[in-house]
Amino acid sequence: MTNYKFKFHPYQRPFKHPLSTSHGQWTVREGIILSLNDEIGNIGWGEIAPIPWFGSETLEQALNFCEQLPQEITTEEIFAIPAELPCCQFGFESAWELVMGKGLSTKDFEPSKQHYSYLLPSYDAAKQSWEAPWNQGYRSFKWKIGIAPIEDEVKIVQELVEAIPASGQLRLDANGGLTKQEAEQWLMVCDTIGAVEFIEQPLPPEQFDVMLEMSHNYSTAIALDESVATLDQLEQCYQRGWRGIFVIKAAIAGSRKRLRQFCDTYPIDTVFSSALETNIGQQAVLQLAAEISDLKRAVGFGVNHWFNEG
Ligand SMILES: O=C(O)CCC(=O)c1ccccc1C(=O)O
Ligand SMILES: [Mg+2]
Repeated sequence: MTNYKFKFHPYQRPFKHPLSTSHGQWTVREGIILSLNDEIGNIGWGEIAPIPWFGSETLEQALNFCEQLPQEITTEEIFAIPAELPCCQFGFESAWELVMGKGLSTKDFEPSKQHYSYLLPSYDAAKQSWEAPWNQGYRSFKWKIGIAPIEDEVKIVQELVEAIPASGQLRLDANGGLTKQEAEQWLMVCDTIGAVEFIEQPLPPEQFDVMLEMSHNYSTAIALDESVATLDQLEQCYQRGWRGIFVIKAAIAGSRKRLRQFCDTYPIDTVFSSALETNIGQQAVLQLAAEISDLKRAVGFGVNHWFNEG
């Protein structure tokens, strides 16, 4: 039985500008980089990138888990990490696949810009910010809603849709911050203007039934994100009848092995999306996304401009 030497380092990565969502402002991304070494010198890197307000473990829980592990661990121990630590499951399995020589360890996987969705800045800064990425080849843009009064936000979306050429598409992410009335208002506006690919997580996860009903009543699609943050939740929403879009933040969802099995079994409509990981986590997600999905929808990884090195 192989033992892998295990090391880990916490990191802190400030955002260039705070990221505003309906949960408030986010200024520093914190996580853990880990490595596994085998006896013959192979190394695999992995990343643990928790977002507790999204439903994952906290950084502290992940650190406690890493600190109590022995310096050497086995494959069995990696696949026995509990589902309550989904980011740890993802980080360890990523590193394990790489040290085992699975996946694209040497040549990074990088789809072209037109397959990425570009995360626009909040508020009306979005209006000045789509053109440069457009000229780089981006065609999908994402903007956060549910932050300012709805009338102001609707006006900005109308202006954006008018400005962006017709081959572009816009995603609107409410992070669960709308009321039912506001969600219906947004869906009506989007049905009228077209050009909006989907509204992401309009209501909080508790209001699954309302979102399920809304998903049948409008032509604009709804994508679940917070509702399907972990694999347990993803499976539950599927069993309860969700056939709209599933945003998959694989770095938070949990076990890569279990996500592969789920996507092999059920032909779901997916958007693979960033949890604002470093390049190590990004490559681990993109490689998995390319393996288990058709990448029909742009991946939500047009986010590197949010960081200074980006
Ligand atoms: O999904 C994307 O396109 C960008 C990433 C993103 O919006 C995001 C990043 C970190 C945490 C939450 C979210 C989110 O989708 O709500
Ligand atoms: Mg989202």
